Amino acid sequence: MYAVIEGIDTAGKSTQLNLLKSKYPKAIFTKEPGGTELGTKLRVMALNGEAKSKVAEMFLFMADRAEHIEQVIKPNKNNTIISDRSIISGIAYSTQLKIDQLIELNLIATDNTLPSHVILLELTPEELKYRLSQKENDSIELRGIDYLLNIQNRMKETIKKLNINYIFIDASLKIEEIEMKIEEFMNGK
Ligand SMILES: Nc1ncnc2c1ncn2[C@@H]1O[C@H](COP(=O)(O)OP(=O)(O)O)[C@@H](O)[C@H]1O
Ligand SMILES: Cc1cn([C@H]2C[C@H](O)[C@@H](COP(=O)(O)OP(=O)(O)O)O2)c(=O)[nH]c1=O
Repeated sequence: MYAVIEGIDTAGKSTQLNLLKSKYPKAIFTKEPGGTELGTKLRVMALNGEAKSKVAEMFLFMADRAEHIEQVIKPNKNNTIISDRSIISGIAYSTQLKIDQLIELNLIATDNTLPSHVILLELTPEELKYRLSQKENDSIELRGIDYLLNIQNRMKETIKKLNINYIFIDASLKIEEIEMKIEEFMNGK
């Protein structure tokens, strides 16, 4: 199983991943960007806003993704892999290009490997506003609420277009309710 937790910033991905870690002690927990040695360097460059060109920034994330697939996902294809973000974020956050074009590019990066389970935590505008007000924001999060809601829509569109097995969960539910829905989905219920 290659399961991924997706959602815009503050959707609750880390919270749920921490719970999954105790439930799946043998699973491989990984993330994009930054799941490999090269990826940790690319992550710093991408998140510090070092690239002046949006296209350059996209390729930093895509280089991270290619390395991650090769080094982490493919060698563990017979294990349970649970990843914080994936190709879905890659496509959704690259707002300068069309989704269909991005699917082609990203499938090159992943050598056509796709997640088997996508869990999308979906925020309402009100909840997003509240959660962003509670934290210090990095350069991507500082782009604002409308920007992030557009990304969230692009995530949903991408998931549907890729025709992957998915669940959309209301991120404003209680932490334990979300946890239960994720467990049911991963167990195929
Ligand atoms: N279901 C929830 N209800 C209310 N607050 C939540 C919920 N899940 C997470 N949070 C809070 O929202 C903030 C962002 O959560 P986090 O797990 O760090 O999100 P992400 O990893 O997606 O950025 C944290 O302060 C966290 O405690
Ligand atoms: C995977 C990916 C993430 N991102 C963005 C989403 C996030 O704002 C940021 C890094 O995600 P994340 O690791 O979730 O950041 P944090 O742990 O600080 O919450 O990079 C892209 O712009 N493109 C991508 O391809």
